[in-house]
Amino acid sequence: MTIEPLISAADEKQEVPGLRALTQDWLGAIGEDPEREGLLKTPHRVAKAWGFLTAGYHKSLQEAVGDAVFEADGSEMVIVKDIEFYSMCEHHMLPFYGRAHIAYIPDGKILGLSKFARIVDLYSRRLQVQERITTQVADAVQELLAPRGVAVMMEGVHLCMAMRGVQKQNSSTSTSAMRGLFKSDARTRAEFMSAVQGTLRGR
Ligand SMILES: Nc1nc2c(ncn2[C@@H]2O[C@H](COP(=O)(O)OP(=O)(O)OP(=O)(O)O)[C@@H](O)[C@H]2O)c(=O)[nH]1
Ligand SMILES: [Zn+2]
Repeated sequence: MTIEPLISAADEKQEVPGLRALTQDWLGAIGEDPEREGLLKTPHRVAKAWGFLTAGYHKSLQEAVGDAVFEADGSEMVIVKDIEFYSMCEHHMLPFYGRAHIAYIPDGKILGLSKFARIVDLYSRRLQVQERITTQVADAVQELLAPRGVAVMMEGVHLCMAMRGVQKQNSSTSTSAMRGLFKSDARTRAEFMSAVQGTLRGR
């Protein structure tokens, strides 16, 4: 079957090549009629949505942060809290989402605050497990700033555990990655943990 182009050139930038045809097959496989009115544009929408949801594959860390690494004095802890993230689990390709908290102790270099959110998006917009995003974010901050320490904590709700499988609606998962002083010094780690404590569900 031929698939007519339904999109403008501007939209095409985001569309995953080949995903329209696969989505049509998918719709057929689950017993749907891809030709019915409500589904006609769905393959296009899905290809575009997945372009966005997996944009992290096509961006480098350098592109995500640009030139926003600055020289600065001071070695006090910086904490950016409650950065929301949305990702897709690599086991079921279902969403998981929540908040990320990032702290670091500078050693001559600081990062533009918005870039922490950009780093979280860079690694979330892929097929992932929460542990790997957490580690990748910590390693990225370490690589960019070579700070005295980095801490990342993520709290996530996994729809593959809620809407199918074990069907646990109220569970959330916390993952953390500690580098430098946050790993070696219990007080530094405790300061971070108390600043970000509380769960997604409990606030
Ligand atoms: N560690 C980790 N596990 C995850 C994450 N997202 C989903 N999972 C788990 O991946 C596992 C895959 O388990 P399998 O037994 O291979 O798959 P399944 O038969 O669909 O498992 P159930 O979900 O228990 O029905 C499940 O336990 C999921 O809860 C994640 O971010 N981190
Ligand atoms: Zn899953």
